[in-house]
Amino acid sequence: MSLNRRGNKPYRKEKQAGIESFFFSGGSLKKRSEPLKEVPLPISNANTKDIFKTLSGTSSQSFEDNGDCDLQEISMPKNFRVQSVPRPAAFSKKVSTSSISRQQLKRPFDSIGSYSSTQQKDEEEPEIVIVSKLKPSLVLTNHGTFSQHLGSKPASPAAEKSPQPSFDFEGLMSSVKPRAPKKLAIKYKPMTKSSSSMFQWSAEQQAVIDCVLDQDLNVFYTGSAGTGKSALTRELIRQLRQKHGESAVAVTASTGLAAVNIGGTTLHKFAGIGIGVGDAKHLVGKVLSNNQTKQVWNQTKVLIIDEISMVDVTYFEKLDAVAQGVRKIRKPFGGIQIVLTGDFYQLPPVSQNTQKKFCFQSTVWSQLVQKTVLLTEVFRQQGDQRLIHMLNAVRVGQLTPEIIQDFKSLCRPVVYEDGIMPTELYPLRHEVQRANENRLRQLEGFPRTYTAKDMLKQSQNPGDLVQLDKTVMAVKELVLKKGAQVLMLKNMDESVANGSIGKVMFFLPTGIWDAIRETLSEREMEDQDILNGVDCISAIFDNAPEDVLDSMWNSLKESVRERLLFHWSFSQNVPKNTPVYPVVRFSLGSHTSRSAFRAITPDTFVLESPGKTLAEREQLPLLLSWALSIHKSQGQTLPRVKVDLGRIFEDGQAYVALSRAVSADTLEVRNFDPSKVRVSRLVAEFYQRMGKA
Ligand SMILES: Nc1ncnc2c1ncn2[C@@H]1O[C@H](COP(=O)(O)OP(=O)(O)OP(=O)(O)O)[C@@H](O)[C@H]1O
Repeated sequence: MSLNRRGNKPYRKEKQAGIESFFFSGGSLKKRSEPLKEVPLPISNANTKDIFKTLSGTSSQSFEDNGDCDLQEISMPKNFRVQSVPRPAAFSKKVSTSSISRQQLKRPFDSIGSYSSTQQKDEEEPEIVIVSKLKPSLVLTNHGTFSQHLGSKPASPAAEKSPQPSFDFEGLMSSVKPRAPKKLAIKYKPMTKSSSSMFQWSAEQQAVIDCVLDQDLNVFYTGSAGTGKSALTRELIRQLRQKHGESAVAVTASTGLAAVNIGGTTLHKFAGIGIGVGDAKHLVGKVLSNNQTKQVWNQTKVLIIDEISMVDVTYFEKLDAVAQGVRKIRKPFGGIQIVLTGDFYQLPPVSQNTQKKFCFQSTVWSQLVQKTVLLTEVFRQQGDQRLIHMLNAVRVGQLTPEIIQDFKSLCRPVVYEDGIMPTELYPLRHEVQRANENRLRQLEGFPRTYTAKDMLKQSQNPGDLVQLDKTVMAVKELVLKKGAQVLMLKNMDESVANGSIGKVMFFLPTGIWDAIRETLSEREMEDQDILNGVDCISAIFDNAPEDVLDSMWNSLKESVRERLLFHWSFSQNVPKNTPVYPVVRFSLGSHTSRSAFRAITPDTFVLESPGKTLAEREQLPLLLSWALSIHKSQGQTLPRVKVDLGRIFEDGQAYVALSRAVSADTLEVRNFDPSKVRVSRLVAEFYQRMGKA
């Protein structure tokens, strides 16, 4: 092989199997006007599949170049560096220039560029260029061999400049081990909503913070739906942990869903007494016989209980007895500072006890609670005073003819221009399931089933898997189709968070999706022609017949074909068994037509008890969201909601359902009937006493 003027090896001229097909399967590319210099590159037999493996993230090891190639910088927008290896004249360039997010920066590869020829001569072999995001000096090409330092930390800038020993590309590829989907998933960062900078706390909220943090009181704070109880709880957790340390603050809620909402565990798991079967003496013995639970009770300085309205009075009294018995301190809850929150006008405990049911009926309550704070400022429906007024009337069961009329006037279809339908709320689980299945069935297209992976972690008890299934929101089997409406269950970034709703647009391997996103701006993604183009690419993964694919492709606008040619061609060579994930278009609110596209990969849902993870579920953090049960909706804010009150059976249920809405414009109410608005007399009296206190 001849050496070029620098004494390095020149480009390899022979064709490599499988490479050209992904450049020349359709459309045409423009010629590059200026001549390009020839530069040296090592040689490899890498084929498309190998490159795809790397691109799709089956490896996240860092790669480094061998310092042997001459890189020409093409463009450098903020946070983004596109470098490419020049090719001989008559080759054109397609390199993405879109800016990238911080999150994407974590991925191993930055951008894809390709050179391709309009004349398909052997020596004008097309080239793919993948630029490392972590290491801007790295360019991986189908012509190139690069060095790899498995598991090594990213090199310092100085190290990047210095030559590295060369490395065999095939060796590199063969050592890339497929990884579990979890590892491929974007790591969702916890939302910072609980951080003090997020909100200007109201005077009422601040009063709670002062009572808990400065005065160390046992506090119960309550208020109607949307008064910021959960937001405030998250802030208290943050500050209490700073004050006492993580392990001294027990964060619990009466239901699994409410616990997830504040990043805690269920009260049952914390307490270590199961559902509380047996008398107090027996339960104390049970805790004392388990070192871990005993330690948890002893190290807890503050116990937070959210959704206190659903804690049964008997259980509450047993908790107090256990705390005193285990800690051997004759004070309410053994001297632990208690922070209780919830709204008794919302869902009550599931209780057999007809005499006494709510924990405020207990003498323990009156001995324990030193300060009650009523939050009155409603944030959820801020800006819709009329709806706040109507909801307050439902909460206390005092409906006037005008209010009834106002609710009846909400019985009309609400049309959303972006096609995302409102979440439907039903009292009964089977109504929910039926509604979701019906909607899914109506969609054309190929159903894709995502089955959760459940694992016992620090537990030997198979019952914990049953508990996991009951507790976490992610379902065991998630069936999706293009067009399915979904609810996001995790906080992903500033735009897409737990509770965001969206629509499944495509199913794609994450690598292909990342490559597409780096080529297209947010605005371009809103363009229907572009969406048709991406849909065409995704049809490859639906195993659409070739003639169908070709006619779909040819029916696209030429500009779209040019824009997506690389991805289209590349996708055709992707192994058929490559996992695909839904790409969801999330609405950024009902008052804007803007949306955010995200590929959703599996995440982890855990069942915890104090200090340990009992079991884990790996599943896509999505739920079909045309319909939800009212019980599941408690604690959620739903930007668009349709409520069917036909089969309401519980006190507070109508109120919980209606109060998920953020405005009357986005609330549709079916079967409103004043008799469905049920309020517990005991609760009404409790709040009356509170008002007089
Ligand atoms: N001080 C504040 N300023 C602005 N927005 C706030 C404030 N406190 C809470 N919010 C917002 O108000 C909405 C409702 O808050 P949150 O869900 O905490 O209410 P809640 O009282 O727990 O409701 P529910 O009883 O229905 O569970 C959320 O979107 C929350 O982010």
